[in-house]
Amino acid sequence: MSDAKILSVDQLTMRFGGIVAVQELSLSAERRKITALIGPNGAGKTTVFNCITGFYKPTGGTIRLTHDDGKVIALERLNDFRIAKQAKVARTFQNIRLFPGMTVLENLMVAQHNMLMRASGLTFLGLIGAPSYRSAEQRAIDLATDWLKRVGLLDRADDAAGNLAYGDQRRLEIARAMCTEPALLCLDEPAAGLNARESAALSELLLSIRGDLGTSILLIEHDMSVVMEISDHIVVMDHGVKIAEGTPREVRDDPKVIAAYLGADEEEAMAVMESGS
Ligand SMILES: Nc1ncnc2c1ncn2[C@@H]1O[C@H](COP(=O)(O)OP(=O)(O)OP(=O)(O)O)[C@@H](O)[C@H]1O
Repeated sequence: MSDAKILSVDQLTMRFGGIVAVQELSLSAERRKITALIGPNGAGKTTVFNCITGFYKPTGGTIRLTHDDGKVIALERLNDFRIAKQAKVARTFQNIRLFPGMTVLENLMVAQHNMLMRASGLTFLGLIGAPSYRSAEQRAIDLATDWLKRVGLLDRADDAAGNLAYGDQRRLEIARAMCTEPALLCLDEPAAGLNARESAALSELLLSIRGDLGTSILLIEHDMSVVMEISDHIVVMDHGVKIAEGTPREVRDDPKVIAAYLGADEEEAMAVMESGS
């Protein structure tokens, strides 16, 4: 049987000149679970994500991804392109990065570009309309359509992505990441800018991605209603180090966590303490 952990980060350190953004951080994410990484502003969360997804080369430490078949990949040795393609790690960003001038459907087709290029024999089979390419293209359209249904955007398929409401764009980004059929989905503040109704819809979507599809999720989020409701495990960072981890309840009641948030932002501290109570 494959390892219960899909991701193991060990002694990760990231320095920017004199700044130590992450210091000897170890954490793991379990397969088919939602793991949240939380902490006050500047704690080092996005830096950890950037190391996992290959945007930064860590100063030290190891990051191992174990696929279902037991194959282990050393992410710290790969660039972002290979991490997406070989390791099958997909991510979204704090700021929305859709192609605003393309249609909603086209955004989901672009996500499947690598697979379609392979099926097209690097364009030749595509140009002559070979049956193998046509069936790959149909599969890509079916997958995109399935995701548009899941995120409730099927009727907007032909609209420019940039014309969608903010919450719809956030869900489209997640659909786009899911069209790459990732083993690990990394979401950087997916609830940022959402209203309460949209946040609840997001929670439902993430629970269905974990439950129905069995995709492992690593989540950075400041919205404590989302974090406390959907996370199986929470890792708390402050000043580049891990200060606590556990279930939502354990983390919420941990005085170190409350102190870290109180030191940073009173509103956020109240959100942690009040969530789920
Ligand atoms: N490219 C960079 N160059 C220099 N310093 C950086 C760089 N990226 C991050 N840092 C610094 O590393 C520290 C951690 O930043 P990071 O963005 O990882 O925190 P965060 O927990 O994601 O914060 P937030 O919740 O505000 O997004 C901060 O002091 C930040 O200024």
